[in-house]
Amino acid sequence: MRIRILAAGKPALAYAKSGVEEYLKRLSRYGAYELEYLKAGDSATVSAALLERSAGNFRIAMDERGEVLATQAWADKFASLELRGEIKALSFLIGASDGHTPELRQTCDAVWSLSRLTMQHELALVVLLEQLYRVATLRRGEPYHR
Ligand SMILES: C[S@@+](CC[C@H](N)C(=O)[O-])C[C@H]1O[C@@H](n2cnc3c(N)ncnc32)[C@H](O)[C@@H]1O
Repeated sequence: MRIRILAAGKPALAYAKSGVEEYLKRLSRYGAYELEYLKAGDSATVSAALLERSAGNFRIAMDERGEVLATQAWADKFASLELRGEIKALSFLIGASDGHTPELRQTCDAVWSLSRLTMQHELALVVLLEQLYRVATLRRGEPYHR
């Protein structure tokens, strides 16, 4: 199962650029993780572009209003999605400064939160990548996740 991360706007902040680079490098040992950037813009334009680019995928909107899951629960959800053989790709959708539209949240298959805090979108991208890495190591029984 491919894992796609679709994010509005390339990171401009130095810490986010290096965090993204670091976790993508680590994730490359664990399968097909693809990070794609879309042009940043207003909420309606970005949400429409995110939905268009992720058509046919199992879509997970990343949003502070979503379901807050423990890392083990992420790993369990990944395992059960993989068992449903028809899902070829998961797409995690990160919005721009104004966030997702209500329509995007309703259209997605799931809405997950990284915490109840509202994060700047570049920080949310780094936290998402770190969690994907953590889940990958957990599923392999490696000691990164303790
Ligand atoms: C600055 S936030 C947008 C805040 C905006 N006020 C809203 O209503 O969503 C930009 C993006 O970062 C991501 N994000 C920020 N905090 C998050 C959190 N706690 N959990 C998951 N994603 C988050 C979401 O994808 C969000 O669309």
